[in-house]
Amino acid sequence: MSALLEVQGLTRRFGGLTAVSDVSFAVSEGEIFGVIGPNGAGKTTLFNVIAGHYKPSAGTATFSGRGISGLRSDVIARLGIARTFQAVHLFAAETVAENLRRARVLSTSHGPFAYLRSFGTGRREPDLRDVATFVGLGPLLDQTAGGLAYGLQKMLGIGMALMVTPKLLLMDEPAAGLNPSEKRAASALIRRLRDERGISILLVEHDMPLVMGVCDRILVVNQGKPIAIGSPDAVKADPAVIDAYLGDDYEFA
Ligand SMILES: Nc1ncnc2c1ncn2[C@@H]1O[C@H](COP(=O)(O)OP(=O)(O)OP(=O)(O)O)[C@@H](O)[C@H]1O
Repeated sequence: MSALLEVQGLTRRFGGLTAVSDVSFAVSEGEIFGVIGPNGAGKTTLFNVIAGHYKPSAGTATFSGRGISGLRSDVIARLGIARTFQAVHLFAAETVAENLRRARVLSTSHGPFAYLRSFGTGRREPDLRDVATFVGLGPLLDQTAGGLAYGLQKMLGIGMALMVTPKLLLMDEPAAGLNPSEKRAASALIRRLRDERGISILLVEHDMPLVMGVCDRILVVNQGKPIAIGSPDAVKADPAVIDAYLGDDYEFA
């Protein structure tokens, strides 16, 4: 497996606060890679820097061998990195189909030559129905998004990210707010994204059974700094991780 995303010494400061501090890791093609840590550890900021929403204060990110740090978020999206958000971001008054269509238009509508620039990326424009079916919304294309159950709104968020045909998907807490059966569906969907669509995943999540169950490797951050990286079993047994995050009475369900 070759590195799809490589992050080297990535740092992001907000005034006197260092939210992400000298973080390095690589995500291989086909990997499901988790990032965990306590609240405020810098996980979302790390995503925001990789996706181009924030510029790094120091360090680099390389995607498919190309430097991406400092590029605009829409440029990074067109290169093949999409993200989903902790809270659902959708157009509540519009239908599922309209939301998916908007996600596609937004991803290709920056600048007069955006359409032409989408050529040569080697990625085919996805079919709206196909994406809706993949995330379990096939029969609900004409439903208003705001009227969907919360779990289905989160699925729509994933579908919208798929409309840019990503090679890497950054998922910020996909299980937050889901009930146990929706969490099982989310786990299965994450695996299917990789197995059936060949999408590599960078996953931030507090639900430990889900993270430990789906990830190949996990990076643990605390106060912006990396404290461990390895397989779920290695990370679970690491005293520094137990101390900073999991706690002594943590039991893997
Ligand atoms: N735009 C910003 N301006 C100033 N401080 C920020 C900004 N964004 C994040 N921070 C701070 O950076 C630190 C890391 O926040 P971040 O949201 O990245 O943590 P997190 O690990 O994602 O937390 P959670 O698990 O609660 O989502 C926090 O102290 C937060 O207050």
